[in-house]
Amino acid sequence: MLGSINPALYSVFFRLLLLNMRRSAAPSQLQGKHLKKTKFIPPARSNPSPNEEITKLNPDIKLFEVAANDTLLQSQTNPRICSLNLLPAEESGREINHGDNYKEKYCFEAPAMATLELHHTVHSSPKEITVSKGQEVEPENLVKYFNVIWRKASKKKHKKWEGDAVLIVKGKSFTLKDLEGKDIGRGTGYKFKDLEKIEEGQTMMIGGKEIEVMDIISPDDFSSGKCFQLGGGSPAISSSSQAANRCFLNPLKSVCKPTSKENTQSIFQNCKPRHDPYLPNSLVMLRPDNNHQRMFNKNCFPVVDVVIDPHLVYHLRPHQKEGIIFLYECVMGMRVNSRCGAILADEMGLGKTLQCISLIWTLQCQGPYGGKPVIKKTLIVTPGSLVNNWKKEFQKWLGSERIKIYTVDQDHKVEEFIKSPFYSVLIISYEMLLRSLDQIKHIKFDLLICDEGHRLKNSTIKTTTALISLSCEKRIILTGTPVQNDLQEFFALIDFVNPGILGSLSSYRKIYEEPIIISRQPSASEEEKELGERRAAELTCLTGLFFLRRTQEVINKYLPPKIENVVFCQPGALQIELYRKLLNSQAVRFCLEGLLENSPHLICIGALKKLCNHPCLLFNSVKEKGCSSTWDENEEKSLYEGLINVFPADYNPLLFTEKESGKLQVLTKLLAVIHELRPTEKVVLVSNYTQTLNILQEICKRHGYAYTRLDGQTPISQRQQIVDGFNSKYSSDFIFLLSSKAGGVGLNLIGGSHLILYDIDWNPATDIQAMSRVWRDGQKHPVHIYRLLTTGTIEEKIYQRQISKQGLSGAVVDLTRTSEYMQFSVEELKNLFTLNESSHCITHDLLNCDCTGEQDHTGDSLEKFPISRNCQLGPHHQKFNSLKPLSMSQLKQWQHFSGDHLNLTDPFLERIRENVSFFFQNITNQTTAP
Ligand SMILES: Nc1ncnc2c1ncn2[C@@H]1O[C@H](COP(=O)(O)OP(=O)(O)OP(=O)(O)O)[C@@H](O)[C@H]1O
Ligand SMILES: [Mg+2]
Repeated sequence: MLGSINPALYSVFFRLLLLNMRRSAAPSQLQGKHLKKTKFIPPARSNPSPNEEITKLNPDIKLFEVAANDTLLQSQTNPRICSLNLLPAEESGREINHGDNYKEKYCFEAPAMATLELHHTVHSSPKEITVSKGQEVEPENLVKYFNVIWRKASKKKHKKWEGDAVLIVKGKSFTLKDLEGKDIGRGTGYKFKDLEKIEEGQTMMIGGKEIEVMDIISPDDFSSGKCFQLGGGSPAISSSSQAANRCFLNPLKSVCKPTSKENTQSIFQNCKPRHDPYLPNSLVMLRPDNNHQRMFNKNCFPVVDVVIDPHLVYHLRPHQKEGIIFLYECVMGMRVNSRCGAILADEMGLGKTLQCISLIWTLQCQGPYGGKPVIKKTLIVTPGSLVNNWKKEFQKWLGSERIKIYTVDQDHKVEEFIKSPFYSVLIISYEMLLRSLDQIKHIKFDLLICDEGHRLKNSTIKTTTALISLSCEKRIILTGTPVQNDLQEFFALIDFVNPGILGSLSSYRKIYEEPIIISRQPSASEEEKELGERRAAELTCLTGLFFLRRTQEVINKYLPPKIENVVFCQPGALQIELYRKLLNSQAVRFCLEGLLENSPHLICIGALKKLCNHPCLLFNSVKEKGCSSTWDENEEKSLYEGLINVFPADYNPLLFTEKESGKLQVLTKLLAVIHELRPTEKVVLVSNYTQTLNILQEICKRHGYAYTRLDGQTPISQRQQIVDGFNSKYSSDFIFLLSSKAGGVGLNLIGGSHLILYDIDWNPATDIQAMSRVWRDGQKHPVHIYRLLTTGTIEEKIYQRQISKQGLSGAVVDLTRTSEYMQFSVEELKNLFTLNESSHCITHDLLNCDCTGEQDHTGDSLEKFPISRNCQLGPHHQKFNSLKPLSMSQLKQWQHFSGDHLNLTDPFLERIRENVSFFFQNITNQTTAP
């Protein structure tokens, strides 16, 4: 198997292995289960013989020591190369299918090793370093970096190494940094000649510490920060040592002796792969390399091919095959040594569920060592509304006989799962998990999957600490929401799946976050920019081994056309009058003077948003507050003052009319035209507010539309039933009323082919999540999406914020962020609290487009407007965000026209134009749509 590896590489591997072993000499590194297993081998020169002298520095030299870090350093082994993963040579010349594009994407070839110029000379005796007399010419630009291990100077017989460090030698000075990037020693005035000669293996006293030089760090590895990553994050490296070869076996042909006679029989029986790896379409997992076998095949079981069930492979899309290979390698610890975590961050609708189901089914029945299954029990934690969706997906892909699933709800307690030997998969909501944590902790789960796992971005919240407390090592986070936008949150997710891989939070901040953020400041120097870019690239490279994100484009070809519309609705007369009154209130005036204590601006914003949805909602608030004892709350009092007089004297909110709200008028017309032109198609109607959903529900009743509804009040046990009912072709429901906050994530609502977003959220991610519910695998009809905005009002401004640079920067793309966390300058508030009555569309005005909206028009070419993106990991991840919020420049590329445009070809838009001042439209996968 190793015969195909280049001999030069072979020797580098060997050295690397030795080096990694020697690194383990620092006892501080031996934290964590996996590392405890590593055999302790003292460093080559760590204990000099009594007659060997350690090089000492001249005491006359003035040294200054930075506070020595006495605490143990992070446990880490050396990743050093983060893109190395060698495939074993194929057996018997027969091609095994590792998935489309597999080699191209996942196999990193030898050149990855090129940067690893190891200086491996080991000296037999320490060298004497003499002191500079101050006459030397110091070549300023000569800087050298070394990996060292260090300990405090001591006369004790049995001294312990404290940990790894990085020694930086520049001319006549040195700095010693611990692996958190902190200075632990510094000195100057040395003899240049001596510092220049520091070599691997050398032991010396420096800055009050004894160090042993392990190897030289290339400037590249230093600037990228690689040299600080001793997080056990080393890629799974094929080793050529004898020890490693000991257990390597030809798959299907055992040469090792199994432990007992009985065992022999059963192991040999299992020695055949469960499915034929040589069939043309079979999907075969990577065989473990020698290093893996050495670590995980202690009993020397024969190696057996792990082959995905052909029944599943038949259905898998190419990206899903690759995803399964990726997940398999991650959880098997084949990608990063001793780390079994993964983040699958595919965009929404790419079938993350199916990929996980395939993985679970495979690992539960098969394994590479003697065919022994890798896992017995799996825990899936998911938002409440998706618990039954998971169960349903298991049934969809595997039927109900192959695998037994247990879902926890009010009536089905965890105890039953514990008692029954039948179930292998437990599905539970995050809320239930917290309630049942004590029982769950006592179950041995081999695989943990956290669906919609972006919620674990904060390591201090209860859910995260609860999950961290589970001992399961194989952890997968699934998320469709971008997670690289905030470097600290990114750390929390990475650290959850692969604990400690990026070191401690403080070292991560020093080594990655700070340089990256500094490099993005406009004032950053060239040097800072370069360092930040290198560190970002390194972080991407390191985490890229177990982080996978594919964009929606990979499934576009399986999906019908999508017609997206942004519809600017003219506000009604009552709305305009009330709007003006609100803007003239004392509360708004105070906000504009910057008096923002107690956040009165949030109350003002809330009132304006309600008004945009329907004046009756505002009426209810005014009345409610009027009767409540807290009415003396100044802000609200001053906001609503005199407002009641604007409503007709006999105003009854229960008898609200459609005319009173521009959006409601457009909505009712839209529903009517869909019902008329597409009688068999259905509509998903989304709002962020329960009260608004009540109004929309009333509209359904008034017009005789059959509807169903899912909001925060819907019991979890009923949610899937409601979804299934709507998706069924036999259902008579025309409308699905959905609260985006309650049920936006993860739901499949492919029964609907029209989706109307009745109101807008500050957070583009909420809206994107909602819009992704219908345009997904299984959708048969062209999908129409309508986003309704009230022209000239706060809704347009929120939309602009979503698509402007400001909305795109910072950590906005995050489902858990709400307006309470948002900062507004007085200048922004001024803009928010303005009603623009004269324009058809202020969003269009902002685009600087030269059209008048009288003809359909698309703006300048995209190249002129580079799309900016907020991913803090920079350009390396840019390509990963196709479902990112739209940007201004992209919007300009959409077809756009004013409501009085003469030749509207879209029959749906044609019918609502009377109440619409402006449209933007974009068609994806265009065939004959609309
Ligand atoms: N290969 C496939 N063939 C047909 N349908 C598929 C395939 N893969 C997935 N699907 C279907 O696509 C839909 C979306 O899949 P899934 O819910 O797993 O998406 P997701 O990636 O989890 O998205 P989200 O981030 O929104 O939760 C489901 O109805 C699923 O059954
Ligand atoms: Mg999902």
